[in-house]
Amino acid sequence: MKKTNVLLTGASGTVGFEALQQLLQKDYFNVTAFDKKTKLSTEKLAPFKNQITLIYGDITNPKDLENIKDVDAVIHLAAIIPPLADEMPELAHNVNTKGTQNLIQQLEAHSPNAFFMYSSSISVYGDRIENPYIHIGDPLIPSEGDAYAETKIKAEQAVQNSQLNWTIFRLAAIMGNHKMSKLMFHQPLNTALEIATPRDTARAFVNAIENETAVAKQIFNLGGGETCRISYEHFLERSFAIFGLGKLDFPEHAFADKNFHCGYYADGDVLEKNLNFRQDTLEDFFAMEAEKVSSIKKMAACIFKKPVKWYLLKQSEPLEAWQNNDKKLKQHFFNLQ
Ligand SMILES: O=c1ccn([C@@H]2O[C@H](COP(=O)(O)OP(=O)(O)O[C@H]3O[C@H](CO)[C@H](O)[C@H](O)[C@H]3O)[C@@H](O)[C@H]2O)c(=O)[nH]1
Repeated sequence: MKKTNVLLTGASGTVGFEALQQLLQKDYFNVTAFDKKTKLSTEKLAPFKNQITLIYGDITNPKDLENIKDVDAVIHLAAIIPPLADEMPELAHNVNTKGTQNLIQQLEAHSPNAFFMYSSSISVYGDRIENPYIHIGDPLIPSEGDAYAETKIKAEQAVQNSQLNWTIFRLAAIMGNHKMSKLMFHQPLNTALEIATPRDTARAFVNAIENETAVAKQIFNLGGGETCRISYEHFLERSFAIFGLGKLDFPEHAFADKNFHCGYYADGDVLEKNLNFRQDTLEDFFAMEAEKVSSIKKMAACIFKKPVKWYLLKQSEPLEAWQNNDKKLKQHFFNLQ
């Protein structure tokens, strides 16, 4: 039987690395991994170099894509994600939108029958604090200044306009190896949060390869479902306890009131029915997080929790805006009277 040639972009990323390992568990896939050459990607992908075709390159440069040929299915995950996407919107546009267009062009020319699976994001729906139950047909209104969401919307359009067969998954909050950053304070504490673990997310893409007809030419919300829902405040409380950081005792105005994203996917079960990708619950996620924290690390965090929290709080842009009475930024982050 002819093997399916799968191209995986962003193979060393949080979702990509899970997808790579899952693809390699099946013997009917020939995997080509495309990624940017960095210290991290080289380290993570080196152990697989005998099992895959490895292409290092920059997706913004069409020349780097020239060796991509005879592909049957594509899992396209290479992207610049927040917070970098917000700090460097032009780079995000080049990689996320133009890079996706470049890849589509290469595939249209050399793999016109390829099935293109695109990873979009829940950020395209914008602020859903008032109305947290999200459906696929809801309007796409990114939050003010959310360059990342804009790049994902444009890339979605490029995918839909392509000559290829395609599917688009709008990923919920993917909780994985992402570092804590200033984004932590951009998200209002009363945000309705539905997570999906990287391995469940990757499984959806991998299972979609064999279920092309069921998901082709459609857009889906991809989340962990009811067992993966929690408020952001409770999520942080649980995470702080796991890391030994004690209570979530940040001052008023540390967290924004608005202009972020996330919510519950009211129609997320549709994708699950098609692809049967969910295995993890929130409890599994927290158990995995707890396993990552050694008792020594937890003890150190416990001893130094005050300076650690002080350091985190220093990164709160909402609090900074409030303290500086920066009218524009206050307006951006808070519901003012
Ligand atoms: O110019 C670039 C920038 C990044 N990458 C690669 O893209 C991947 C991005 O991985 P991250 O861990 O940063 O991203 P995530 O796996 O968390 O992101 C996934 O989920 C996001 C939504 O939550 C987006 O949909 C994104 O496309 C999808 O890969 C990495 O392999 C990175 O090397 C490139 O190939 N070229």
